Amino acid sequence: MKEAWTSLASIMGVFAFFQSILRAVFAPELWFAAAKLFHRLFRCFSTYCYFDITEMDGVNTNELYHAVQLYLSRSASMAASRLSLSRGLNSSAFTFGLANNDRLVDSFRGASATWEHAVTQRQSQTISWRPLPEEKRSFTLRIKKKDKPLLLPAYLDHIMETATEIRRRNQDRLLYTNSRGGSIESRGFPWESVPFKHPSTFDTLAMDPARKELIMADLNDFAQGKAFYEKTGRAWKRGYLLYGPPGTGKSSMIAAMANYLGYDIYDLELTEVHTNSELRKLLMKTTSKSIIVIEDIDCSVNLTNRSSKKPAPPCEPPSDLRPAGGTEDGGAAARTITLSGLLNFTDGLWSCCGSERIFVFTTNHIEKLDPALVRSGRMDMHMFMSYCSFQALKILMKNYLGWEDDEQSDELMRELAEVVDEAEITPADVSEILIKNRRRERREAAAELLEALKARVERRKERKRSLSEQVVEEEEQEKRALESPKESTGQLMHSCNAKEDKGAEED
Ligand SMILES: Nc1ncnc2c1ncn2[C@@H]1O[C@H](COP(=O)(O)OP(=O)(O)OP(=O)(O)O)[C@@H](O)[C@H]1O
Ligand SMILES: [Mg+2]
Repeated sequence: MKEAWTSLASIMGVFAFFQSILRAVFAPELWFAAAKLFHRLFRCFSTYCYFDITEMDGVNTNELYHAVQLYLSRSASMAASRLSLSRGLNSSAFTFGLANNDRLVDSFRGASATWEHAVTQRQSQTISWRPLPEEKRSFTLRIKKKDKPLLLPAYLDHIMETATEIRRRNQDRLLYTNSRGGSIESRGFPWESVPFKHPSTFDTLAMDPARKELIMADLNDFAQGKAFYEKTGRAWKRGYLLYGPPGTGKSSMIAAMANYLGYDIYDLELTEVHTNSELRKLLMKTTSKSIIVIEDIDCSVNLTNRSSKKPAPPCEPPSDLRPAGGTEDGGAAARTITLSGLLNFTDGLWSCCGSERIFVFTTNHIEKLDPALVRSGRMDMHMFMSYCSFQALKILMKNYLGWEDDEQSDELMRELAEVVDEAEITPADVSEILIKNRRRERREAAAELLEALKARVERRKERKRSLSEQVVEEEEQEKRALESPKESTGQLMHSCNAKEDKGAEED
């Protein structure tokens, strides 16, 4: 052992001796050049190649550096032990980052890529018109030389795309409106926006789970369908028509879709748009990954009232939505939206001036829509938002009361299941009842709901009974009138009026 230590000491002595001779013989510049050469030789024989991605590209910010930072933040949160945390402007999400000199291994198309984050102090402040950060930050990517054709540039493209998606997801959604009219170009932008914070999601939405799954699958297919749409030569857009009675969740469904996909919403107020060209301008100023909504499409436009600047009466049939050139007055047509203008908006060439956009129309009266709007192929999916089913009721009870099925509640649930369809109640009405009772004990609140549903069923039965009695009475009156026309003309008139009144009431 002693000998070993002695020989090691003598080797070290010899090494130090030669090193001092080398230092004495070679100038520091030569020493530096030799080190560089050695480094090059090492890289030449290494099976790896390296890429440095610095934060600053000269005096400009390097976009790729920030993209890599965001991209790695996904896997960094799981793999690394020390992380840097940040929160961007207009963002409500935190992002993780790789800490100084930390390493992470990623894989892409079966090849592995090692990332290292390096932070060093900037030596001297170069003269520039904008101050540079005191630290020099960069990522080094190490990949096998043989994987280079496989990874570059596809891997970098993938990183850029993923980073854009993460950035978008981290940012708050926006709700745009054209309430000031499409013609007012405030700073060149006809839309006004507010942060979109609607809490509706597919979890909170009360509808049959099977239908919900179907819609979510359709949305997923759409959002991931870039290659499909390109291959088939179709514009990357999709149209949904939501129809059903008021309070069945059409607007809630739109909010849930936006939250699910992370899209912005453009709420298009058609009554504020005066011409087809304004409509086109609005469309051109929408961004991709957005949902363009026209609510209550059957009440939105009324040519006669709009041209005379009077407010449109609520829920007028769309008599004005007619093909362009269908008006006798060509000038007036140029100043209004026509059906063809609207269809061009969703279907025409201009509708493709962006990509990944969803159009949603809602209506309470599908039967009032122009057949051209509802014909097959126009809107890709027609969704009927129905009265509350038992499945939907259970979701609302879970949302509002924290209701979980258990054996003790079997009887109550069975009774609820029996009456809910007959009650023809909207989810909005059920929500109201549950909100009123949410402070009570769960079973009491549910029993209250059951009572409300039963009462509703009774009221509906009563109404039906009185209606059928009235019909029988009217038939008898008509019969009497036919038997003795002169006597009962007055009565018949009265009965007709009553019938009309009843019809109006029903409406
Ligand atoms: N399917 C549903 N799931 C959960 N909540 C619902 C549902 N339908 C209605 N609601 C509740 O009722 C309220 C009104 O619903 P919403 O505005 O979505 O209805 P709508 O169908 O758009 O009505 P309208 O035809 O009058 O515009 C919502 O804020 C929500 O609380
Ligand atoms: Mg609505």
